[in-house]
Amino acid sequence: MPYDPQPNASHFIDGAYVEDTAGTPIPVIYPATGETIATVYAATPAIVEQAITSARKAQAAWAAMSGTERGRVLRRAADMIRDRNHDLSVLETYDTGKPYQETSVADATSGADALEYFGGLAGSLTGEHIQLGEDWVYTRREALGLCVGIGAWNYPTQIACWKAAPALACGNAMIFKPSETTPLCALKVAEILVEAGLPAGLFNVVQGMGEVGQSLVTDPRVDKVSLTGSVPTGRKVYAAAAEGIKHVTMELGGKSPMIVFEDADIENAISGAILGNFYSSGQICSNGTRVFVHRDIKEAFLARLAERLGDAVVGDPMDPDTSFGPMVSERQMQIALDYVAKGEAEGARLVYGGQRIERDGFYMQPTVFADVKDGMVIAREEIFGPVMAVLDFEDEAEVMARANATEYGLAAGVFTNDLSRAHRVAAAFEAGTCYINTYNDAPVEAPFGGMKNSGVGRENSKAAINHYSQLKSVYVRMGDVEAPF
Ligand SMILES: NC(=O)c1ccc[n+]([C@@H]2O[C@H](COP(=O)([O-])OP(=O)(O)OC[C@H]3O[C@@H](n4cnc5c(N)ncnc54)[C@H](O)[C@@H]3O)[C@@H](O)[C@H]2O)c1
Repeated sequence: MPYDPQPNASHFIDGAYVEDTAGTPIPVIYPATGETIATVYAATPAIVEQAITSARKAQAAWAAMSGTERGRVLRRAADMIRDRNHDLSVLETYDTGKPYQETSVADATSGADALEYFGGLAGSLTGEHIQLGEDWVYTRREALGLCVGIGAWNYPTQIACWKAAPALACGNAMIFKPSETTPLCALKVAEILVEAGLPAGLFNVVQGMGEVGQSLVTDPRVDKVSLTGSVPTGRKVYAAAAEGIKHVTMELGGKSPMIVFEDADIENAISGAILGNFYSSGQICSNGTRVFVHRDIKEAFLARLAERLGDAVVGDPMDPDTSFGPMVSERQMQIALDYVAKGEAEGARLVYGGQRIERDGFYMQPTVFADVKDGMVIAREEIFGPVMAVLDFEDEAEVMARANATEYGLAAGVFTNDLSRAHRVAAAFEAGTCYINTYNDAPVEAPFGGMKNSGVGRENSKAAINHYSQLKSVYVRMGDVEAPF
């Protein structure tokens, strides 16, 4: 092992590691081998209390600093993350099993982008001046207070940073609860933020399962909840937040369509389909898992796709040559394999993969089904694994109606060389993030989030500022006040 992934303690509160072994032990399992490589303990009520008290205590002074001062801390943290990218990427690989080839370019670096971007924006968060005759109103953009971030397991470093960066830029404190499956990376983010000069208490990390998340969401001292997770969890968390009239951001699941028209560049479309189905072993919320391919090019598409999947390098995720790693857990692998069985039972044609790979750890083959029909379970439900469903279509109106016939609306993609059609299709997609001749790019400058059941609010970009701050209007009268009596 390049280094011991066991953290100093389970939680990071008020600027320091904190332990309480009275909590339920949470083993950290390395997906490539199935070995337990570290143990943390779920937060007890005493730990949650400590996290909330210290965050609330620190927040007012942080909000009172100038945006430029706050931004400087975030930008320093971004630089430190980039300097330590190798170690952070190794840790991300331990946490998730994703190949180092991916984690070294897409995880800590994406977190650093968010800290740099929101660090840069922090100094320019202003209100406006509204003249009303000789009176006027000015608005102040103010922090919400204490925000809770709850993460999924597929991008633990990125999710922690995507939530912390805008929250802190706006003058909030954040308590982050990582997924119990990947508890390690957020602790490092907390450590780095403090080393970069973040005052103690402003970014606390507590571990635990759903109950710990629930206890944070229902606490009256919490002002906002940002969840990245599945739709069923989103429903529960959104409802609990509504009870306390709290602000929310919900980044939830998807079953996104990708449409490949007959005039598309096939190599590019296949690259998009590979990125949108097999990167991170298919464990990406925005994946385009319903790939609609025009009937005229379907067989050519499938044949070339199978050829390219044969080039995937399956192996030790720490080996920089490995391009396809294990799934995050035995459970997640089993869920995906169960969907493969359902696809076969419903009569879809298995054209590639479908099996568990015989080696230690939680590896399954990249899997492609063709002749998938809209009503099949594998075309309707989020699998969150490396299982692509290819469906046929003949014309644009028909495929648009089918592409949008889903409860989800996270992402959608189109491959075509017809300029007008590309924009017409993008406009017609019922999805928060759309792609033309590409798939799954997620730069910090662009808003990211879902329509329909895939979410509420947006992460990244200037749009995230609206979700981590609130406006106050101040009316200023210049003359006398007229009253009826
Ligand atoms: N839209 C996005 O940006 C995005 C990104 C990544 C993953 N996801 C989605 O996340 C899902 C996979 O992640 P997962 O399996 O970790 O999701 P999950 O919904 O099982 O868990 C997400 C988080 O919520 C916590 N949680 C569970 N019940 C809770 C409750 N009642 N109150 C508070 N917190 C609770 C979990 O402990 C975990 O930290 C997929 O559906 C995927 O699409 C969405």
